Amino acid sequence: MSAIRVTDLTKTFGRRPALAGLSLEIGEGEMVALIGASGSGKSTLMRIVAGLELGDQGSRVEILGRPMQQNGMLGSRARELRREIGVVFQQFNLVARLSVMTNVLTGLLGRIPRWRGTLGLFRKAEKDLARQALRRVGIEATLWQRASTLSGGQQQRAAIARTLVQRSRILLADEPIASLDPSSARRVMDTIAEINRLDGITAVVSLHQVEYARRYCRRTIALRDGRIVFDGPSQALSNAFLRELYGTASEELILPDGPAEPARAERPTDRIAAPPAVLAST
Ligand SMILES: Nc1ncnc2c1ncn2[C@@H]1O[C@H](COP(=O)(O)OP(=O)(O)OP(=O)(O)O)[C@@H](O)[C@H]1O
Repeated sequence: MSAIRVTDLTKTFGRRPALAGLSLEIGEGEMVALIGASGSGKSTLMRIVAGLELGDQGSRVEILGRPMQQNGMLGSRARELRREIGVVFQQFNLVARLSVMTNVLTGLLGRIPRWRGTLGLFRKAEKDLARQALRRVGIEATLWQRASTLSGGQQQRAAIARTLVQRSRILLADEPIASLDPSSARRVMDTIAEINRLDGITAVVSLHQVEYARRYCRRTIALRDGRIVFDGPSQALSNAFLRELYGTASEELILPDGPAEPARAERPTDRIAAPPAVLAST
């Protein structure tokens, strides 16, 4: 079954199409990079897939085989489906004044009675779950710290821990490493890759720099002006090919000191078969 199926997705803000008739399918357990220059539509696509925004008439989004939205309206089971999707944004979206523990426990809010969530009445088993999730992402020691005292990379990992507590089957990470230094960025990508590999959680990660896509994701979907211009093995994305796809805008996708050609992927145990390359006409 596909985790995400998007068909003829169009989204227009005012007169300008942010997404222009885009279709894609992502299988359960895949880890896919979404790349594209600024304004190419990555965040809009992520928000629509997460059910946080509506596509236009004629668009359809299915999550785990069930309709999340169609023709600009949410499906009847959208609320339930949203629970299956954990979202991590560039700007961490933690509540700064609350403890890391409480932030992670908010991942349970869709799954427990509203009154308990509102009053912050979490059970011991739930707190144990949050602690376990923080251990998984390597920051258990920060449990009782205020979220605002964490580094950017730690905050991002706390946001990932929250999606683990939520028990979502799909993780959408929208530029999760854009504000981080290279070593924190690697740690966050390692964490996402690990939960993808060990828990089978489908991960879609939007990235500004193709180097991380080559390194962590077998498959990359590249957007330009709201259309898919490449969908295939990340290893095919050499710098020369990126220049072909994006022209001068390719500069923002290439690390200045990165290699010109893709290095071998670092994930020897990746069990997801690479999809066939599809080059859309540009
Ligand atoms: N709420 C909105 N209102 C109006 N226009 C919007 C809105 N959200 C996005 N857009 C426009 O849609 C297009 C795609 O934006 P989007 O944020 O999805 O791109 P992106 O690839 O995520 O860019 P970046 O890498 O800079 O975050 C842009 O032209 C943007 O200005």
